[in-house]
Amino acid sequence: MSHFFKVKTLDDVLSMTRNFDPADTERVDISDAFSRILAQNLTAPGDMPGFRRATMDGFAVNAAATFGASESTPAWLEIQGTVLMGQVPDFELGPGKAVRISTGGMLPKGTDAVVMVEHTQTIDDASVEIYKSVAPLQHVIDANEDFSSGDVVLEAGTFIRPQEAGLAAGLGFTTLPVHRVPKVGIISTGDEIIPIDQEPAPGRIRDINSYALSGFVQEAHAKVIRYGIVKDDPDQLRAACEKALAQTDMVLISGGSSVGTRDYTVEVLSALPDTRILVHGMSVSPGKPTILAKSGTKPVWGLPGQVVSAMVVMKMVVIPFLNRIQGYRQPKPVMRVPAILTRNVASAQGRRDFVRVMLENGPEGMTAKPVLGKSGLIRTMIHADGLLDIGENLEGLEKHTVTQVILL
Ligand SMILES: Nc1nc2c(c(=O)[nH]1)N[C@H]1C(S)=C(S)[C@@H](COP(=O)(O)OP(=O)(O)OC[C@H]3O[C@@H](n4cnc5c(N)ncnc54)[C@H](O)[C@@H]3O)O[C@H]1N2
Ligand code: MOO
Repeated sequence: MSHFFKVKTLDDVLSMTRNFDPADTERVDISDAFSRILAQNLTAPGDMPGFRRATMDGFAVNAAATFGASESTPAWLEIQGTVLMGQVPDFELGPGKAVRISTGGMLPKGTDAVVMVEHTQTIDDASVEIYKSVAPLQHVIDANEDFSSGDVVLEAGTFIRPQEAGLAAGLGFTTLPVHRVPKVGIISTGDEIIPIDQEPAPGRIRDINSYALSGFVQEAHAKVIRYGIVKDDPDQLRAACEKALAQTDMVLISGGSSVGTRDYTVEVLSALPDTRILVHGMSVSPGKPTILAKSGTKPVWGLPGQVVSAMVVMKMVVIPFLNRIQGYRQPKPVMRVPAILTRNVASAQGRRDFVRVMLENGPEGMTAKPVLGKSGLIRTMIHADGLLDIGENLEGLEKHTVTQVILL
């Protein structure tokens, strides 16, 4: 029980990510690359798009030939021909000439801009009047305007969104090196916890945490393996931990993290081979009785059983940790929105408080209304849109303060 009081700050706990390595790498087909983390820098093998192309339908010209053109004094140009899509024009533009071109067509030599068809009038098959001048490179994408050959277009540790997958495809990468998707094992503990398909007898409650915690893991694009409910029994907990550690990359144990007579998580973890307790107690509320251990190379978390506490710790600590194992280059930015506090909120100095708040649109902008209630009440999370982060050095926040709310 003595080390329960050696609480660590949230930042101390997050800095412990340096004790853990990112997941191994593998190569996947580009079609399966969405939501994975790139494991090596991606370098452009050539210029992108690789040729000067039109961004409008109209006439490719030498911009200088249109200077001064207007509705009242149009420039008159001779039509030299038509650029065929997907083909390299086999001619060079002569002086005083223009060539028909479609969006995406390759500009012929001697042209550097496109006049939109709306700003022209063909006089006959052979000549066109231009009513608006264009500047060099207007309505054109230059040969290396997206990327130049040899550019690092994506850095190792980048999350592959649809646009990153599209870019890799556009550069001709059919496969990508990515980090393996980490597997996260979830164990719920407690004699009072029952499977969700059963009717709770008095004193029993259904297992909320296995499912709520799974949601956070899935939101982070990692895999969940649930190990069900374990009784408050050290032997059963040890067996479940050993199984989960053998099959996954990170283990979450909900419940039993505190200092009660039936809270066995620390005891069981301490007795596992090659396992060290790094944290038992964090100066945050809710979520104080949080445990972090390192077993072999893998992190094991003991999360508070209270449903809200478990979720807050998950959001603020465990998921940023998981991101490191997933191979992110740098911590993902936390999404915050400014909002005006609707009432005073008290907080203890030396403790980081996360207050559930409801966001509403008011006449003076977004407001944050604290959702009051104990950390065992799931409704407080249901009604909350975000968390107010009140730092260790504050004794609270006053009504009307403009705060930054972390979105849930
Ligand atoms: N003497 C003290 N008692 C407690 C302290 C303390 O500092 N001194 N801290 C309190 C705080 S804060 C929390 S949070 C809890 C955390 O305790 P545990 O992590 O040991 O969790 P349990 O006792 O197992 O459970 C707490 C609560 O949550 C319910 N629970 C547990 N698992 C689930 C689940 N899977 N689904 C839904 N609900 C769950 C459980 O029934 C309890 O009601 O300790 C305080 N005590
Ligand atoms: O940390 Mo407990 O998690 O305050 O309810």
